[in-house]
Amino acid sequence: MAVDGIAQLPAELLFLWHAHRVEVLLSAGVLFAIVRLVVHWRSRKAKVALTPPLASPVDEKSVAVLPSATDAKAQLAETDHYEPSVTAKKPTRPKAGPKRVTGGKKAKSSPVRETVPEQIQPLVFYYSLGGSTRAYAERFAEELSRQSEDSKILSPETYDLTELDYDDFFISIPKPKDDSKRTAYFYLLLIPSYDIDTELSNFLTHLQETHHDFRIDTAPLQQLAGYSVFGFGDKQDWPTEQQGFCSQAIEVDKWMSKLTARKRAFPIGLADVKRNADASLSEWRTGLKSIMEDLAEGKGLGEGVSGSGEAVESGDEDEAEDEEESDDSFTRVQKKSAKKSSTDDVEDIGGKAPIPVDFTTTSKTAVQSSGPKAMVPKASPTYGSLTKQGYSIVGTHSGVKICRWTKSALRGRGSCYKFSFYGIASHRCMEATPSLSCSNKCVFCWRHGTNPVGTTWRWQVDPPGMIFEGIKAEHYKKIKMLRGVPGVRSERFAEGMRIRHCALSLVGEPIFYPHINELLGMLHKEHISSFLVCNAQHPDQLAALGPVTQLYVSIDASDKETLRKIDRPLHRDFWERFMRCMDILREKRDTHRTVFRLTLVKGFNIDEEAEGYAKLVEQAQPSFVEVKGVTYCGTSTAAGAGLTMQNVPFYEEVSAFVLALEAALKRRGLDYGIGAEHAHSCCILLADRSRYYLPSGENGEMRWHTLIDYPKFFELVESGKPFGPHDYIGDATPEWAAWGNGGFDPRDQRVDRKGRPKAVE
Ligand SMILES: Cc1cc2nc3c(=O)[nH]c(=O)nc-3n(C[C@H](O)[C@H](O)[C@H](O)COP(=O)(O)O)c2cc1C
Ligand code: SF4
Repeated sequence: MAVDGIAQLPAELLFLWHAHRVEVLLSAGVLFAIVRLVVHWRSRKAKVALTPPLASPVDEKSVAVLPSATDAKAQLAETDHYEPSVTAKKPTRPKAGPKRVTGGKKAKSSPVRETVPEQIQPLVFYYSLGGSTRAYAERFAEELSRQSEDSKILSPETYDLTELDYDDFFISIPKPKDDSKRTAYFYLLLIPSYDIDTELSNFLTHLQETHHDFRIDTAPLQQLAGYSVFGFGDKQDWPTEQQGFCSQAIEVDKWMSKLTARKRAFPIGLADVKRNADASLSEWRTGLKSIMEDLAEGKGLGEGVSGSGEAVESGDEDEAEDEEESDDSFTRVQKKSAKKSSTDDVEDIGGKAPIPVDFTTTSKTAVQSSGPKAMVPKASPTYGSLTKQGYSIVGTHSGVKICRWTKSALRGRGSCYKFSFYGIASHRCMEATPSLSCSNKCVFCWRHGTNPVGTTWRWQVDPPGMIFEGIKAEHYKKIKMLRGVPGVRSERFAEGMRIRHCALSLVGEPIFYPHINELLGMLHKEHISSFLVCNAQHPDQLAALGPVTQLYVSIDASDKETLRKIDRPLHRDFWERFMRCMDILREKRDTHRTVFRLTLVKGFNIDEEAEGYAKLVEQAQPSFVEVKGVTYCGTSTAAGAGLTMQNVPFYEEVSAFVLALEAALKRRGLDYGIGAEHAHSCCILLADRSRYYLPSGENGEMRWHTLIDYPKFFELVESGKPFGPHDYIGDATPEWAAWGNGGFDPRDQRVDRKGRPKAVE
């Protein structure tokens, strides 16, 4: 039976095929199609996944999905290219690479909370190829450590930059070893310079890259208490900074300023290893120690002086500087009027300081109550306005302000014309006034609406001792605040901390102050020279004036009508007062070094006026005539008086006027000649040839002698005997200040908008 069944199977299968072949063929076809479709779809997906994005040749690297945004940033720091991936993986430690980065980029606006440190830990970093900087650094650390005994300044730790992992100190700040006290680090970097490739070049690249690295904060070292750089260089082969002197130290200082968000605690020190390195380094160390002590006492670093220019960074700073130091007064005026700056130095306008707001209108209570009141009460708008402009008000009627030339000189960018003419270094000069009030309202005054006016002293009188101590303290405070300003030189900063000159000309009328002679006596006692500027409206006070190193009278016109138009005096008898002052000046010819200060306003007091001025010179016979082009302030008062930028003379016009005046004086038999010039501030000096053109040096060559012998002046004052201006004439005027040479000290550096050296014309 079984054999029969098997024999029938093919026939049955054949029967089944014939009965269902259509269904079978259809099912097979559908199944085949499904399989093909699945295979096709799967192969396409695999292809897409393997194709890298166009133009993005990245490493195939699996990246972990991180649990939080912070972790994601940490991951960002570890990979060059962060993209979220579906492949979950445990985060891995960063591989050892050229640069390890920790921490994410913080928002610029996030303020860093400053805590007052309990102690300061100085870290001394140095680089040395030849070994000399190493020796300096070790000695420096030893001395600092000795100086810091029993103080809140810890013994310094010293590090050789070549043995450091930069990342440990220059991407983030290390954790203090002793956490029990709030310890703040203070970085001190002693850097030589090499114009060849050394490890120092790598260090600089590291600092630069860290600042520019988009993954980290641009200022990751801002938690430092402060930093300062000291450079060693060789002036013999690299004589100036432009020629490479200490170039790498200057670079380090620049990047450190950026990385610390301007925590430069003390100006960069630069020393010539062949000349003054030890002395400069020890001066730098002394300055630093005092700053660290201030920091440990919670006094902070200071933020720059308001009104004296922002403590802006290199790059930006030059632009700001250029705004102020443009070449000719005309450009300066244009820029200033566009900025509507009200913070300029009154020196720019010839020392006149008039004022349209009467003090009595600013405080009702002062008028109502009995007894003399404060000239500038703290609550008055006048006080607010002056302090906003950068003045420090001392007592009730005195003021002091840092002059822009002081800042310029601290940075080695030139002093004002008084350096070229009389040897006054601007960084050692204090600009102050014992009377913020004035009796004129000159059209070109920058202070419109900011200081009180009056014809008589009707206010409370502060004692001279209080004024003297107050102005000095405020001046020093402001100088100290400039120590972090980019480019400030440590040796000039140290010199700036000893006032040598005082210009009593800031704003207001200094001679108005009833105790002016006592105040002058105090200045001289401390060997501070005095330059006093008055407006020729107070003859009695002028007549009673005691010794002054140099006495100025502002001469803004040569006839009554022009004087009324320009100075807009409050006194009705202003011309009589003016004339009396001319006679008093003549009487003082042999006791005081007197100066006429002429401020030229084109269209007002230049044209055809040389003769008129010559007449006044003949009457008063001053030692010198300083001629300066006006700087236009762009106020509505000035505009109301018909003053526009067209009234600002060019230097050539000022020069032409001076030559005309010289000729007019000659015609009157007066022998005045051009003793010096300072083209940069549009100022030329005429001097009495009979008194100041003298034989000089061993060969007795005739030279101008406009400089002042300051030590001799103090000696004469202290002798108590009568003396005259001829007794303290100084050395010959420097050649670079002579007529035709421009008057810019070649040892200083003029810079352009970008901080590049600028040729001195
Ligand atoms: C090859 C070489 C290049 C130098 N380049 C500069 C330079 O560009 N600017 C500079 O002020 N001094 C330069 N110097 C002087 C050194 O900065 C100076 O001698 C310094 O004290 C060296 O310090 P060190 O002995 O610690 O390496 C250079 C010295 C050498 C030997
Ligand atoms: S004399 Fe002194 S106050 Fe006057 S501009 Fe020069 S530095 Fe400034």
